[in-house]
Amino acid sequence: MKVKVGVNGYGTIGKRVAYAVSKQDDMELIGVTKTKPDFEAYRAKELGIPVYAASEEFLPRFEKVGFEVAGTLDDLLNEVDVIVDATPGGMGEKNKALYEKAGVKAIFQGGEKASVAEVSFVAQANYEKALGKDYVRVVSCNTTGLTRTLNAIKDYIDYVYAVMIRRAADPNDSKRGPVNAIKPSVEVPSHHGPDVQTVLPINIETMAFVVPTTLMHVHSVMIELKKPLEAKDVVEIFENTTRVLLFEKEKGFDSTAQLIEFARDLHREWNNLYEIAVWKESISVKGNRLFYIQAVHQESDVVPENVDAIRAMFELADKWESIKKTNKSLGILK
Ligand SMILES: NC(=O)C1=CN([C@@H]2O[C@H](COP(=O)(O)OP(=O)(O)OC[C@H]3O[C@@H](n4cnc5c(N)ncnc54)[C@H](OP(=O)(O)O)[C@@H]3O)[C@@H](O)[C@H]2O)C=CC1
Ligand SMILES: O=C(OP(=O)(O)O)[C@H](O)COP(=O)(O)O
Repeated sequence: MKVKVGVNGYGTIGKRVAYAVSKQDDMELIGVTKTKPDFEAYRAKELGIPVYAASEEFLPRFEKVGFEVAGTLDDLLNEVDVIVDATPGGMGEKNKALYEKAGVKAIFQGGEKASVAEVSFVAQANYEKALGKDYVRVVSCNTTGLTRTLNAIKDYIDYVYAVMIRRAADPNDSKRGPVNAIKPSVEVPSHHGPDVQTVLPINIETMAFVVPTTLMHVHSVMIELKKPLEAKDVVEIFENTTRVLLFEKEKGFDSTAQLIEFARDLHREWNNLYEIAVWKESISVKGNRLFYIQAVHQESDVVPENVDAIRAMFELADKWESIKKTNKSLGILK
């Protein structure tokens, strides 16, 4: 059985999830929605992806330029087993009533509140919790990044303090752009700490700042340990953790710029770096405190999570079978 998948919201995350779904042999991409017939809609059509209007109210935009849509979101919902909602943050909650009415399962993204779904999800941390569920939320890109590395060392954690240095906007976003400022989230903790706790029951406090860059987020992670751990042990644990890669400054990885260049050199689609990038030299232990620095490619780290969430919701595979399958299909290095 192939699970029939629709994507509502074909933007930064939606187009990458649609691509990833099309690479799975146990899933079929039925279509995506657009609110307008812009270049992304034409490109989807060129790729053979049926394009649906995000609602009836948007149909005149398509009719005006003679862009033939396959129907509206309601029609797409009639065709699919699951809808991946990748609309702007907060919109998924409003859309949920439509999904419930159509009787389709739904995956929401990190811009939604945890309460929108039955479970908040990061595959390697809590795949089993999503088995058979109807509504799952893939947590935000930063939360996914934190959870991947913290889950690997969770047995050693007493308390985590992490500072998120967030990119101001995605590269394609000409409305928000990089701001000429450093913008703190004055709410402490930032949403990331409580969000990690929706997946992983650990003590964690987070603070966040937006800075003028579009490439990636960077996290400065400080952990009070409850039992001894050496830096070399952490290196070994991360080396054996899926979707986490170690990068060395000594090899020229000075900044997020070289990490993105690495993804370009791999000829990754959209230079996606699905893996969380930890600077190896930053992993240090001082007494009972562990420090490390990691970078998160905000446009892509949640993409494999959406694929695994679908498998869990339809009980198509167990945790490691799904993670391995998704990794292989997307060229994830380990
Ligand atoms: N970008 C990021 O770094 C990350 C984002 N997320 C989360 O993913 C979600 C989507 O974010 P992102 O992809 O960045 O957002 P984008 O703005 O890039 O894409 C959202 C898409 O939703 C579509 N849309 C707008 N209005 C409607 C509507 N009324 N009905 C249906 N679709 C609509 C737009 O389509 P159209 O182009 O047709 O107008 C747009 O392409 C959010 O919850 C966000 O928090 C999670 C991790 C990282
Ligand atoms: O999920 C993200 O960030 P977050 O983990 O800081 O909420 C994405 O980078 C989206 O962030 P945005 O809400 O600034 O577009």
